Amino acid sequence: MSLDFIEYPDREMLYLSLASKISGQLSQHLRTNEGASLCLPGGTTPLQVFSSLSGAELEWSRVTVFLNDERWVNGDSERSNSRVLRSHLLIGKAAAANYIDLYTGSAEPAEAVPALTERLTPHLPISVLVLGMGVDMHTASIFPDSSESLLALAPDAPLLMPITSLPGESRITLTAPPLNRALNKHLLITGPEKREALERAQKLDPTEAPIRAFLGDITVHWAE
Ligand SMILES: O=C(O)[C@H](O)[C@@H](O)[C@H](O)[C@H](O)COP(=O)(O)O
Repeated sequence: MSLDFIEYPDREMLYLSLASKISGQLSQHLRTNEGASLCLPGGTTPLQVFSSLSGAELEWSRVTVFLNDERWVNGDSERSNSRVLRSHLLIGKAAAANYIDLYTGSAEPAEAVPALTERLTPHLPISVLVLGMGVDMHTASIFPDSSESLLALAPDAPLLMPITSLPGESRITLTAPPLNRALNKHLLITGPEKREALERAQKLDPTEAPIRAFLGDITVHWAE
């Protein structure tokens, strides 16, 4: 189990370098495989990585993109992770990618699980995974101290889990096993608070600090 921590001189450098790392790993994968999959975080931190990646010279039509997790809201909502992905990544060259939207429009995320499982399974293992993290040490929609998270962290967890116990909207998340089986894993964090949170997480149990469950063979990309 190894954690590689890269500290960048500034955020701009981080976003550009990570985008170029991701596109390099995807094109490497495409050299010997028919297709590649790219699984990306929601939230606000990755916006510029998405923008920079959208112009990458890649055979995007052979790349399948999906999010780590999604909030159960319409695609035009301010809270939609897909909205950000559509406006920042799936434009320019990357518009040719095959995008699997985790939000299906069904009333509850549980109803979407069987069909989504069928659509995502052919794209596993994930070729390139980027995770984000909150200052509370959650990642994807796996939050500290919740019974749903305990299930999502289990070694035999299903591919997807609805998350309905958080305040606000329901969510859907990929669980720990498929995320951890990714061939290339990255964690994108910025700012001193998240760096401290990551250090704290390394001494805690994954139920208290879910990111802890993902720290094997991962590259952490950080800038102030
Ligand atoms: O839907 C979500 O909320 C995310 O996928 C989540 O896991 C995110 O990566 C972190 O909350 C960090 O979010 P920020 O980048 O906004 O800090």
